[in-house]
Amino acid sequence: MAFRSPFRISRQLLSATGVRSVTRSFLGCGDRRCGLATAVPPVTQDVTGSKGPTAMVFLNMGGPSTTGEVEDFLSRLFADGDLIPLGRLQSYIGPLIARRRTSKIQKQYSDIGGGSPIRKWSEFQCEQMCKLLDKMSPETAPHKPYVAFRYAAPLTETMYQQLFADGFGNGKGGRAVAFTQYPQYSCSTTGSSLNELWKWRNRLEAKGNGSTEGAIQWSVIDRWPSHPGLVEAVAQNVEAQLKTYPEEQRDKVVLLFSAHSLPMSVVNRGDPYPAEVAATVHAVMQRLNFRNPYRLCWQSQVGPSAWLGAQTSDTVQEYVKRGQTDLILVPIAFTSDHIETLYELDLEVIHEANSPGVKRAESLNGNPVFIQALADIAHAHLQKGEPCSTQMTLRCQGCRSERCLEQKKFFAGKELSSLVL
Ligand SMILES: C=CC1=C(C)c2cc3[nH]c(cc4nc(cc5[nH]c(cc1n2)c(C)c5CCC(=O)O)C(CCC(=O)O)=C4C)c(C)c3C=C
Ligand code: FES
Ligand SMILES: [Fe+2]
Repeated sequence: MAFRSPFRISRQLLSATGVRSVTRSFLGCGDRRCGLATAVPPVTQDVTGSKGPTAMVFLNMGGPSTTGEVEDFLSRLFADGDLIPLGRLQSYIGPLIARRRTSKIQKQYSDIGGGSPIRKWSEFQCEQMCKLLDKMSPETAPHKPYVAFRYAAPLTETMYQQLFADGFGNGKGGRAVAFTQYPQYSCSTTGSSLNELWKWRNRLEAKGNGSTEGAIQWSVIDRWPSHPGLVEAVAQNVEAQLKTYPEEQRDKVVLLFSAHSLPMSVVNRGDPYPAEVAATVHAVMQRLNFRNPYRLCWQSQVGPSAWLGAQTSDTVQEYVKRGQTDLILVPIAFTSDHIETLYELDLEVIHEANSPGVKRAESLNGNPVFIQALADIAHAHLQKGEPCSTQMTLRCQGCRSERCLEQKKFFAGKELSSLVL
């Protein structure tokens, strides 16, 4: 089975909720939006009336660009209590697990060409999207591209310093949009990136007296699971792969949508990700007129605790065993290639199926339909002028994290209802 963990953490450790004593906002200012609601002058006043420049910041997990970066990447990943809660000992246990796992994961990156392509694709997608936005939304132009990764370069802190260097914040104000590149929201992914952004914003922009005058005005695109442009881009990739089968077989090909799994502890805490992934799948199938039978399955579980299934590798094996040898795997929760597609799906699942009818739809990568979709999503957000989606203001029913609470208060910029608290 793919990705069985060699490390041994107790179930208790893995399921520990951890992170209960995280500090509250460093600001201590009375204004919950900490300056977001105050009118701040833009970075440069434009005589044409543009409200720009606007910083467009892509948030994602990142990946090691070379095998030499794998240990640092894994250390940050296992140190993240929003992803893998290990309690008070997180900062000791995390790096230990990372070190033990490094050589196995290095080998996987070396088998896919020596590193993760996520930085290359993220920078390309963001630059292209900004070019489109400059034409679509001259009133907020120029749009400047930035990438902030959670576990690899460029890290959130680096991106923030770059914003300062480019004339945003530091007393000069300016507008920045945090645009998650996870189409479906999970507190372990987008939530973690927002917590990190909130942390650095407080560290770098809060003055000693609690004043945040001239700080960057942030808004968030926090999810876009069923945006028609995303749906269209995925559907076109499925159609392209379907065309490689003889016409008379085509409608019988089973579509297996595959998303990164979540520990059941996270699902049961109330994480929105499984429902949003299902929404994407349904929208893609609707666009494809439900011509093919399909299933959603889950990949890449790590460690000994219970994860959401059915697992992708088991699903492929079982169908092939039963004679269903025409299958298209469709990555549905990540917008570029990474080890989960290039290694786990291509080199493990498809290779082990040993059947020429088992194939994979392309990842979105530099697909122009997808990049137009990103621009459409960003344009709608800029026009709407809302700080984040209404959905982001609701915490998971099982959430006990002060960090989540404070982060949501900051980005939503309004009092949350007592139901949420
Ligand atoms: C939507 C995508 C992802 C979700 C949700 C997600 C949750 C999640 N992941 C882990 C643990 C690990 N993930 C690792 C790598 C990894 N994860 C995703 C995406 C999601 N993770 C990607 C794209 C990658 C690969 C990055 C790349 O190739 O560029 C790893 C590291 C690899 C390994 O050691 O196996 C771990 C660990 C948890 C615990 C979790 C939900 C709580
Ligand atoms: S864990 Fe989901 S809001 Fe905190
Ligand atoms: Fe993951």
